[in-house]
Amino acid sequence: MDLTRIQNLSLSYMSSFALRCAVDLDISGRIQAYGRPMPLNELARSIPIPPHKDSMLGRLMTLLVNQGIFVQSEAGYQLTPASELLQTEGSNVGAITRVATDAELIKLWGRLSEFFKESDERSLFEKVFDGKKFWEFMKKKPEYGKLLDDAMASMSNSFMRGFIASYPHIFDGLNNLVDVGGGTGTAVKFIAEAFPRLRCTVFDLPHVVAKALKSESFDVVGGDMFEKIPPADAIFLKNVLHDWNDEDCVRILKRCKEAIESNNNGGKVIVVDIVIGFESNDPKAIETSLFFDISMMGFFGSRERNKQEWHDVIITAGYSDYKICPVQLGVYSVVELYP
Ligand SMILES: C[S@@+](CC[C@H](N)C(=O)[O-])C[C@H]1O[C@@H](n2cnc3c(N)ncnc32)[C@H](O)[C@@H]1O
Ligand SMILES: C/C=C/c1ccc(O)c(OC)c1
Repeated sequence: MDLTRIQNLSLSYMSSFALRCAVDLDISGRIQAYGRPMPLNELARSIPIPPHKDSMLGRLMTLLVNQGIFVQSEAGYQLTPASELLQTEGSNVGAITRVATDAELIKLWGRLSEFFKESDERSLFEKVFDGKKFWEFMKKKPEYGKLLDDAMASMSNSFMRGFIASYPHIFDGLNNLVDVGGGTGTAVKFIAEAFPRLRCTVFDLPHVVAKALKSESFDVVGGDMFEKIPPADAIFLKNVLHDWNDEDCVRILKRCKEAIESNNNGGKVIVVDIVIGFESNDPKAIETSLFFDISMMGFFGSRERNKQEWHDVIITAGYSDYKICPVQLGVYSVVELYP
């Protein structure tokens, strides 16, 4: 029924905040630690919550079961693959939920209609946060910076295993790689460990790399990708270009081209980002891409790009050719750019 559809969409944030509550109460950790189906009263005592709220917790669990986060049998609650991911060692995917439902950051979305009517060029983020751009805000407020870095690191953690398994030959013939906008080094750590002959560097803003993982297996360089990128055979750009409008993307891609050309070893740029229309056949993938597209619009005034939009920025930046690789990983495509 149409009314049900409107009611459902109007209340969809209940899904987000129920998940947020499960993350904060570490419900999947408690079920995992219990080691067998966990009854409600055991779950309630392990948190612990006052007994008069047990039935309320039961109702929260009913919603999460309906959403496929847990399963419920006569004997109690168990994990599903989604809540197992929340529990995978080191993956910390709850960080994604935390940043996405953050009380301060969600202020943006209540002001979207106001934003549409304004004639200036500011992003929704700048409008809501006193003219501060997203990356300035993250620099000035380290607690938010950490929230974001953790969320990005957790996505890399879940993504990189599949990437390396799907593309074991992607770095063949290359001697060194720079992960531009590589955050705290999660992706580069996977690459360096899987390809020990490849000399890897994580490159990001100085205050971000200051928090990078310390490792023997890769180098750390702070700087500004709009100024100069360290020379390399391969440049890796994961979840970076969607943060920037077309003009800025072209600038970044030109700096990348200079960085590989100065090395003169037939290098390439490897972009990992959404290509709208190329998502894997996960039934939620297209909707997830569209959620990210609106997120990028609000945070940065940028976008997720379709095939034609990628073509345009790549060719405008002066690349001679590119290819969208055959395997999609969730919403992400791998695109190779050749100078
Ligand atoms: C969305 S995060 C992606 C992080 C990482 N590539 C990943 O996939 O997890 C974008 C990164 O770009 C970095 N960044 C923003 N402006 C930058 C600049 N001017 N130069 C270098 N890095 C920058 C941010 O600090 C952030 O770590
Ligand atoms: C709440 C999500 C924030 C976010 C910010 C910048 C990004 O590039 C991004 O990529 C997945 C996510």
